Amino acid sequence: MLDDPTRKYQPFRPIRLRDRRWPDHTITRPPVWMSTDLRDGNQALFEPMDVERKRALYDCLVDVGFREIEVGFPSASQADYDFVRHLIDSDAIPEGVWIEVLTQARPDLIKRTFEAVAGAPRVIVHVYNATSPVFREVVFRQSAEGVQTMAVEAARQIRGLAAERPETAWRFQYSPETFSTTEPEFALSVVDAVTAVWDASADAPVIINLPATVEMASPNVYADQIEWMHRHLARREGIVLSVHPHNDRGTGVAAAELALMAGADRVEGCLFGNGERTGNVDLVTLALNLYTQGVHPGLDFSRINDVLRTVEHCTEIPVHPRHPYVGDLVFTAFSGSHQDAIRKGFAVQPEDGLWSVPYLTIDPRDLGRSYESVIRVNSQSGKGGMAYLMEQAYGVTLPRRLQVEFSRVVQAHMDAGGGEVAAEALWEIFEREYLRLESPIHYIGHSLFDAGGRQGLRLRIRRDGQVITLNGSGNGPIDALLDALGSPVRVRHYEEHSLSHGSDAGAVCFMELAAGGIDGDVYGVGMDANIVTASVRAVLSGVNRMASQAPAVLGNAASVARNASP
Ligand SMILES: CC(=O)SCCNC(=O)CCNC(=O)[C@H](O)C(C)(C)COP(=O)(O)OP(=O)(O)OC[C@H]1O[C@@H](n2cnc3c(N)ncnc32)[C@H](O)[C@@H]1OP(=O)(O)O
Ligand SMILES: CC(C)C(=O)C(=O)O
Repeated sequence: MLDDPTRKYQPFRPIRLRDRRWPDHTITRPPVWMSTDLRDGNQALFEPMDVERKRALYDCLVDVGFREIEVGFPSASQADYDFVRHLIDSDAIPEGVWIEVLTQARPDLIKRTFEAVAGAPRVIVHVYNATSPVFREVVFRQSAEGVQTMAVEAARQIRGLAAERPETAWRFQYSPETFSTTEPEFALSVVDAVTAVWDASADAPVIINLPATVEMASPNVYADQIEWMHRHLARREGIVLSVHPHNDRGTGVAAAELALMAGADRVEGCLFGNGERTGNVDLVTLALNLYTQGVHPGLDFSRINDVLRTVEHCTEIPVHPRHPYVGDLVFTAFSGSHQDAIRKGFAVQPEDGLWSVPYLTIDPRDLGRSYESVIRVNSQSGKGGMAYLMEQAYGVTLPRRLQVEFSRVVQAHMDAGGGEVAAEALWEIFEREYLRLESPIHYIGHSLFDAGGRQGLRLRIRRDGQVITLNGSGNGPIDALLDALGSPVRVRHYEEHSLSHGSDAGAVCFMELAAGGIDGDVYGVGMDANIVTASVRAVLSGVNRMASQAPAVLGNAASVARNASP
């Protein structure tokens, strides 16, 4: 890079609009949407779409609710011509849908364009020529008047050809390509001349599309340009004012939003921002940005993953995992404090109330996405995320202090080289730590009996390969179990709940235990169809976890010989 970039790059000179009004406006209704996926999107692919892929994307666009779809540049290639014919000949243009076709402002290409759309029910003919100084001087080698004449003559030709074909409903569209780098007065002059030829009026409006063919300035500059045109156009009431932002500076969506605030009525773009170079403006993001402000966009993305799959299949370009609303990771939190807030937000989110889950601008379910991937656990995660996964995937609600204890176990696993821990892996760690820990004491079974008005319990365990039977009595089964074990452990807290899903076991029991020689409390967990068995297992799980630090907790089970069954 240059030490002094001014030697190579000049700042964009913005339009002078001191009394701009757009900053005070908000967008309260959706624009008219025009998808150019099959034209601007298609012309930006390694390999342009074949008829099968174009048709799949076209059907998807119709399903989503687009009513204006630019289906190609039929004078440019036989493939585009054939696709337009395919739509018309196979009667694939539903009521209310307008196909749009692009042509340069050249007589032969305009003629061929009309041949391509013969017999179509509704067509928008879109003609363009570039208007900026560099195009006038370098590409067309024409004066400003010459370039304006090119547009006007094309407009005349289009009007004449359409009049000869009354069986089709026509709309006309003109784009001064490179509008955003054209002097505003000249762009206005060309557009006014074109709309005069087409006799644009409120009863017979035409579309004037003002592209940022290459995004060269910040979005506020584009908004000023659009507002200036909006306020100066001679036949504004006869114009559907359209914008066509590209995304060279990464601000295409912002440019479109500010342009709508500045007076635009219509937006052209592509799904997920496909298109030339860095893409056309992303219509999905724009539409869903509106939705999250309570404005229905008039496009339906309730099955956004299906739309994504179709677009990826047709364009053969993968959509980034962080792409707004649709990327694999955009509803995923790895970091602990985010997970904690999301989990708490979900817990209090009313089914039909205003959406207020922290960190999520939209309810993933509105887009047909699930909550499954919202919280994922790695080394950045805390107890909340793990607890959420255990609850969602296995129906196990961990008590708060167990969350803290278990998160240390999981953290140790990750520090030992683990990356992301999926729900299944988390469960595996949980099982290994709490449920399958059968050493030193291996539980075989127990039975309850009446011990002279107290609860009696007979416990059968295996210890070092020997089966041992221990008897005890108490106020209840746990008391009787501890008596049978002769263990000095104390039960600090005890919780049990039934499992809603994720396991065949009916209940899970969490036993918070304490014992001399052990720093702090230790959890044991038991699961079983029977709630007493679950609690017996929970005590033994905790005792086993404490045994290496404080062998005394094994009580009578510490000595095999004394208690071994015959
Ligand atoms: C910003 C955009 O996305 S605009 C759309 C771009 N899309 C496409 O170009 C689609 C594919 N294009 C094509 O197949 C071809 O370019 C065609 C068929 C349109 C034209 O092909 P050709 O006649 O061979 O010309 P070529 O491809 O070299 O394009 C350059 C010519 O187009 C002219 N041109 C460019 N834009 C326009 C316009 N809007 N109106 C009139 N002429 C134009 C140039 O002045 C140049 O003419 P010249 O050869 O007399 O100097
Ligand atoms: C033809 C026009 C609208 C275009 O695609 C552009 O300027 O990017």
